Amino acid sequence: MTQTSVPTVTLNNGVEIPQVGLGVFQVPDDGTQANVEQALEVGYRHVDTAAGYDNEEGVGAALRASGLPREQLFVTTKLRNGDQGYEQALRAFEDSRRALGVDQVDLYLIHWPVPSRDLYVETWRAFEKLLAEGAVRAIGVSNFLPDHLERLVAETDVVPAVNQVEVHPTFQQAEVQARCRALGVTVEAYSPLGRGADLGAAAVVAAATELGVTPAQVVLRWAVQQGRVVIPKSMSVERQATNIDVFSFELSPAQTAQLNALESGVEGRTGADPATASFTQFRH
Ligand SMILES: NC(=O)C1=CN([C@@H]2O[C@H](COP(=O)(O)OP(=O)(O)OC[C@H]3O[C@@H](n4cnc5c(N)ncnc54)[C@H](OP(=O)(O)O)[C@@H]3O)[C@@H](O)[C@H]2O)C=CC1
Ligand SMILES: O=C(O)C(=O)[C@@H](O)[C@H](O)C(=O)CO
Repeated sequence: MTQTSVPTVTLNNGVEIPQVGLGVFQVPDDGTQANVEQALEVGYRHVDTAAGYDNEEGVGAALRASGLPREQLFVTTKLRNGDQGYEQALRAFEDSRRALGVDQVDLYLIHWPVPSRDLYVETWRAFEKLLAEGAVRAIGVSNFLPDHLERLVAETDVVPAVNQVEVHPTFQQAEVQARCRALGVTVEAYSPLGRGADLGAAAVVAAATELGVTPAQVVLRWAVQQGRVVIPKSMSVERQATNIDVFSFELSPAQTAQLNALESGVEGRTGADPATASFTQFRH
């Protein structure tokens, strides 16, 4: 199988992130090493995990087994909701770093804002310390709504490098994306395929036929063409390989407009609402 090389996006602190990464939510820990190793073989250099996915050890084992130089690999992990708070976040980071078996994490994210606990500003102070010490190369957030971002920027020193949020054709979060752009925060799209649900949309299937690619490639191309980082998950090496192969064709303005028109507001959401998601809602 051929290897695809992936361009990078430059974050607001100069760190380069490969524009397509592999997501490993719901990949069982005992299958994670194989899943990530096969992805690295077809060209992935960026893996997105979380303490709450319970598979950081498998990710780390794959990175080591690949024999690839560490500086060619980009690994993101996330703080569990229950570990927010200054001291607890610092302790949890050490657990993640140990599980991954790396000296430095490339990108560390607050997984959810959990506004009901009101700990994300204090937690961010711990993230700033990790950045200043060089334990992480970049820090960011996930599932942050405009109000959460504005408050963080007003009350702390480091503007998040990334906001990892749900974005796909049926759920585009225009307001969140616009606020990120205005603040210099890179948008990283999670569930970029809508967990598979967007792939049967007529506009997606029509563009795939016209371009001679898969529906997933159309949806991922739509995202990267608009400057987003994407992290599709797949258990299949064939799908991993095609999901990363989105840099040799382009959507026309008409095809882009047809995908843009799939926006369905909250009907399109596949995950939780960050405004109300509580830390007890997920084990992470
Ligand atoms: N920060 C956060 O709160 C969140 C972060 N994430 C991150 O984003 C990643 C991706 O999101 P996820 O929710 O997994 O959803 P995705 O949008 O990546 O969709 C994954 C689903 O699509 C299927 N699929 C993958 N490729 C193809 C293809 N080419 N054709 C048809 N079906 C395909 C997969 O099946 P199969 O595996 O069988 O190929 C799986 O069922 C996660 O793994 C995680 O890293 C996700 C949710 C929330
Ligand atoms: O995958 C993640 O990172 C998540 O936080 C979500 O998928 C979350 O667990 C969820 O949406 C549960 O339905």
